Amino acid sequence: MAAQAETKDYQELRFALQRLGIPANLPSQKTFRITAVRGKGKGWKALRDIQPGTPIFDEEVLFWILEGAIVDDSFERYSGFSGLSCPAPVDSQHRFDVNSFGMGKGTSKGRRGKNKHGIFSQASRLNHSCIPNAYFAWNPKMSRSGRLTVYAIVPIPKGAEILINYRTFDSFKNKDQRHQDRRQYGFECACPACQSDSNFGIQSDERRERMGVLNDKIENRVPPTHTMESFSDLIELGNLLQEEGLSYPQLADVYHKQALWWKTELQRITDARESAKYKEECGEKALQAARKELDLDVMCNGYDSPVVKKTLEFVRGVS
Ligand SMILES: C[S@@+](CC[C@H](N)C(=O)[O-])C[C@H]1O[C@@H](n2cnc3c(N)ncnc32)[C@H](O)[C@@H]1O
Repeated sequence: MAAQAETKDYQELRFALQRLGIPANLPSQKTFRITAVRGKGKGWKALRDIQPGTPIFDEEVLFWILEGAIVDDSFERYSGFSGLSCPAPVDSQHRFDVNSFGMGKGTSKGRRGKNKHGIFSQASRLNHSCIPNAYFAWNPKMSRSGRLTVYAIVPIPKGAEILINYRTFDSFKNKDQRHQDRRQYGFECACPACQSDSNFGIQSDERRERMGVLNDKIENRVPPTHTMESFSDLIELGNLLQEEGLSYPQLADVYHKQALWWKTELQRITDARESAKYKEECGEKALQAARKELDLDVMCNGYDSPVVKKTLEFVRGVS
């Protein structure tokens, strides 16, 4: 039974890679360089056009700590750390806080479950955008074992800056709130969503506010209701995310919930006298939405990521 599931997952993954047409491994030629970026210190610039889903770079951790541990001066012995930028107040803890990446849960004895954060000397040179074109994935176990990989999530033209979102969970906040929450980084973001004097910037605030309302409605439905309204909320949220240029992880989450909606719909009508055609349609829609989630997961985390493994199980569950 387990072997059958594995074969099915393998086929699903192969189809996803075919659909996406993305390189599974790092390109042989270097795709970026770290250079001075006006007003931002250093940053990453694309050396060639980069297709979405391309693993741009991967890197081993320089060092990591468990959440809550103190970073004192002794860490300055790592030259890859002491050379990193730090806004005022300049000290080791602050330097760590503004340059570190989440690495999932730690498993050291007695401290199981605490989050790990680490320094990656080159990835720490990535600047922020509220509409990023790249995503970083920490891959603890699989083939790119113990490495952080940076993926292009939209087409990145040659010469463009490669940017990640420092705080994806802030995506439904307006520009003032985002700025406030990011103050430890000590910079004013000037991405299209943060420009108060452009149409896009003004609409962005309205869009994000509406997305926040929809997201709260979707998240806080207790008990979760299954109605046409809950379905149209999910569709509207998906459309707004795309208008805003946000794809990962927010859009993947919406596809996941759309798949669940169709699955619930199928269960709801199982005993009812609905047409066989509608039942088939529900099954197909559930699978389509789950595959869209899978495509985004593969594109942004790599085919060998534990995140993808989980989504493959989900796809199997709805098909
Ligand atoms: C993780 S570091 C990124 C690399 C850094 N620019 C450097 O020179 O090493 C974070 C710091 O980069 C700068 N930064 C990041 N994103 C920025 C942006 N969108 N605009 C201006 N500065 C930014 C801020 O000084 C922030 O504290």
